[in-house]
Amino acid sequence: MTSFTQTAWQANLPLFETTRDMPFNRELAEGVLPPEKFRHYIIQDAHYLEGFARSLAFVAAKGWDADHIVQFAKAAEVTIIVERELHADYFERFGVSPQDFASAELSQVCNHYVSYLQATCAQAPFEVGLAALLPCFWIYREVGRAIHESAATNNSYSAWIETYAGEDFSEAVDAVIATLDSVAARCSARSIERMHLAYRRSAQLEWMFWDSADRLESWPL
Ligand SMILES: Cc1ncc(CN)c(N)n1
Repeated sequence: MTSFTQTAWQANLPLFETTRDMPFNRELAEGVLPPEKFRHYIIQDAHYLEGFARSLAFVAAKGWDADHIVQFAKAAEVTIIVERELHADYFERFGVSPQDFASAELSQVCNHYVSYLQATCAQAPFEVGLAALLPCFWIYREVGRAIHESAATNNSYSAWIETYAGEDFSEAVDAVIATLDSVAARCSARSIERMHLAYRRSAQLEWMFWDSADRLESWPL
């Protein structure tokens, strides 16, 4: 029988391919992404990661056993520590002061994505929250790997690329996939349906997040 994660991946493959091939990611690989677009992205992403880590903490609290609690509480901690370090480095290089960051409002898409993840992880059952979180891990790894394969040398975005194409991140992704499949094997058909919807919504929001940085999205009013 095909696992939940393989079914979800195949069902959303065209969406992933569109995400992987979008101009923002192609230009990032070539090292020609305009700095103002990466600056927009990294500020929004730092805001996003706080909401993502809170969502992981909600899921940790709902874990079915002690191993789940440890896995997702640890993932929340690693997200904050590792990815914050990456952001701090880019903030310095792109001239983002603590005040710039604190005063930057969440973009429409970032606000939507963070609200969606937090609401789902806080209010929906464990397995549905977990399915909503998987694209945040898996799509980043696959986009990171694709970019890594075609990346230009002397690329100013290489620290970002190395983080998401790297072994440590990949191990965390594999662990989430394994947990989700073992959880899905014990879920009802109704839960599996909700999990697929949650996975797809996050996969859509991943595309929208990069797209919003590409458009330097701001609030109309
Ligand atoms: C929007 C987004 N999604 C996922 C990741 C990877 N944790 C990220 N840094 N940013």
